[in-house]
Amino acid sequence: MGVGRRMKKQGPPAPLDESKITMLKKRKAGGAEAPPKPAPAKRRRSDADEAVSKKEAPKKKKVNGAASKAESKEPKKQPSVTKKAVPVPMSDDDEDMEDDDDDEFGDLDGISEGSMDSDDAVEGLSDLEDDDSVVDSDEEGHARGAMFSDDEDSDAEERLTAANIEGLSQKLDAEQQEEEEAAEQEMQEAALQTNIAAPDVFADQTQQGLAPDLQLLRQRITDTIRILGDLKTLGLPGKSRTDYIDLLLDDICTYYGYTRFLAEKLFNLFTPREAFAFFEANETPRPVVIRTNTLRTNRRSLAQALINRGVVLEPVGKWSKVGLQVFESPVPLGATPEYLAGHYILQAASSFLPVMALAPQPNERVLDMASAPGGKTTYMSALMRNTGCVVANDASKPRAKGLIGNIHRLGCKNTIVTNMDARTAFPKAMGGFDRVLLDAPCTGTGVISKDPGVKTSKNERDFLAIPHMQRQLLLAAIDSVDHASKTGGYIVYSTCSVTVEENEAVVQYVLRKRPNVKIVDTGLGGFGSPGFLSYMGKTFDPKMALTRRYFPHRENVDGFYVCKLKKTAVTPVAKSDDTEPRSKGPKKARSTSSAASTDDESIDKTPIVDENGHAADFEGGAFSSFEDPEDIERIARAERNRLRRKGLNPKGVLNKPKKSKVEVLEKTSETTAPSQEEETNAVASKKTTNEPKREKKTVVKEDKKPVTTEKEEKKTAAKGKAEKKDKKSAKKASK
Ligand SMILES: C[S@@+](CC[C@H](N)C(=O)[O-])C[C@H]1O[C@@H](n2cnc3c(N)ncnc32)[C@H](O)[C@@H]1O
Repeated sequence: MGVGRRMKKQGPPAPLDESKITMLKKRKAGGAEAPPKPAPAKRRRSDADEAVSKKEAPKKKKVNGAASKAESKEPKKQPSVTKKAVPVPMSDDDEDMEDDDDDEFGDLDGISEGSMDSDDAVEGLSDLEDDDSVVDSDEEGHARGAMFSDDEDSDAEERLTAANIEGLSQKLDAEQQEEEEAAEQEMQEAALQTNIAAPDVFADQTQQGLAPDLQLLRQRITDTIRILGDLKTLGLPGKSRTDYIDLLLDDICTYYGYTRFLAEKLFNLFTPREAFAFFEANETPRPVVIRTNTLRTNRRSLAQALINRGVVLEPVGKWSKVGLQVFESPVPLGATPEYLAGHYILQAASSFLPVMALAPQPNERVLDMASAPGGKTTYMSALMRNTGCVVANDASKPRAKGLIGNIHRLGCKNTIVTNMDARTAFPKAMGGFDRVLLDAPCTGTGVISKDPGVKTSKNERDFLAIPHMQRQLLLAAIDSVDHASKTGGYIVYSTCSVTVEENEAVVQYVLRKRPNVKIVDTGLGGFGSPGFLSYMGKTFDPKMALTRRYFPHRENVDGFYVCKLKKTAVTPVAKSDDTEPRSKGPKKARSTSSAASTDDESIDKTPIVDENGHAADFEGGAFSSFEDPEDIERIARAERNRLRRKGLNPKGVLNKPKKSKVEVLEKTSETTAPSQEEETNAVASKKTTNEPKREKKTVVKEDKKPVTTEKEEKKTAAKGKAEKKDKKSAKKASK
């Protein structure tokens, strides 16, 4: 099923170790690689392809770690190996398994699913694929030497993580630098050989109407990057940096198949050279990784069972006790007896990371706000050894079904599944959690290799509406945590997107709205890169450097972002003019004194001053709320475009008399709740049309005049009172 599909789509990936991370650079330096096809579309392999790949499998095995070891001893003796009994699923409370669990706590396991693919695929959850905001990431890095050594489960190895990752990261940095220097030197030599300062990259721009010659295009991309690296010396007179960047972006769009809008957005995150490496990496799939389900087995037994089936694999690295990188498999990974028995789950390496950062403890109460298809939920459940309680929520019913399937298959018995819009449901329905994971719906710019559709499907509007939803969700996540939790009080925010709007800007926003949280170290060591401290003239909280970014071209994992927050106090009571997440009046989910404190939680819109008193500097501009005139105009423009796309005249629709709008609302209120997408779409239109916020609650009398309900009147009176109160306290304060 899904997994099988995925395996067939790619050959054996290079190991995830250090050498792998420098692979791209080597390629670049070597320059001998055939240019990748532009914007490769997802395609299914034909049966013939599959047959060929199966035939090739044995050859490839010899190259790989675990299997190659086995083969070197007994080449071609697979049959005798397969006589071994397939491991029977262990009971959930098997003590051995729990021992293995221990390993995980200290470790940096690894994968994070920015998106949710791998496992979705395995599960054959095709019905879930309609949600294009979800993405998985794969990953892995690892030291080949450390196969399944006898002391694999030893304490020493358990505790390795942060330190090891840091060491590995430094090593990688050094190697990367070396590679860059070599590449630079090679470029300079190439320039010398051609005996020209630089080619005139503008010369051949006029081949109108002809299909682009990809090889020439690629050459021009590298030439332009080289010129941009030393514009003074290599640039043509009369041509500015902007001219070259313009040309480069055009070429990138043609070569890789991005819209100009997205290419520019991603390009701006890097230097031109690194941007090229990023776009290149998006053309290559990340390694296939599976996570051992320690509720049912341990990694050693699982590896042995799969090796016996001819699967070529090895541990993803010392940072994880549960991850296995699969190089080749003669059987679909989503249909092995081990898979069906819940011994493993296909999970991108990057998707381990948020769970490792959250580090849920046994007996805690944990919320996974956007959890389907459950890669992270089930990992949390395993880390908690099936104790305590994991509330796994997802707004999508079809996706929630897949989530339930995974929870059952993996034997998670401490998990409750809910199907609610987390923006409004938490902490109203439940609050007071020890930890909350928000693996937010996102644009998926970190997982383009899995979903090339992102290259053309994401537009300006998505980058307004999705971050808006992410902000609402993160505020709700914060309000759902018990700051007084003895063991926790943490929130982890993650996305499988690399844009600043969806990551640092969202975190910055909540820091401003919630002075009662602070950024803390993720515990993921030096693995990954620090979050941005500034971007496009905006400055972020200095602690933003503690958040982690992961990139396909740097760590060979899906693009991912992880931020860990600690809640230090109850959220201040909202002011009367609050319009944000409907999270007032949370109900107690359990009757502990600490949970009771959440009763007072609601949205606070007072300007936030952080520990350093920098608040005012952090907010504003493109990353502040949507109340700025600039944003409002952009939203309005997006709305007009949306209507035009639907074939409607924006002027006609937006200027419609209110009366008819009320009628429409009346009608729609009879239908079921809006879909998630509709709600997202509504963000822009609400702002544009300045509809009264509670218009949906109006009723239409026979004369069609909207009349407020009794409830509404009470609320208005309460609002008036609260406003008076605010004014009084403001006066007091000014005195
Ligand atoms: C990135 S995916 C989560 C992947 C999941 N954490 C995992 O590891 O398997 C984002 C999920 O958010 C869900 N979602 C989107 N909007 C939501 C909302 N308002 N409330 C709750 N879930 C939402 C989507 O249905 C999607 O399943």
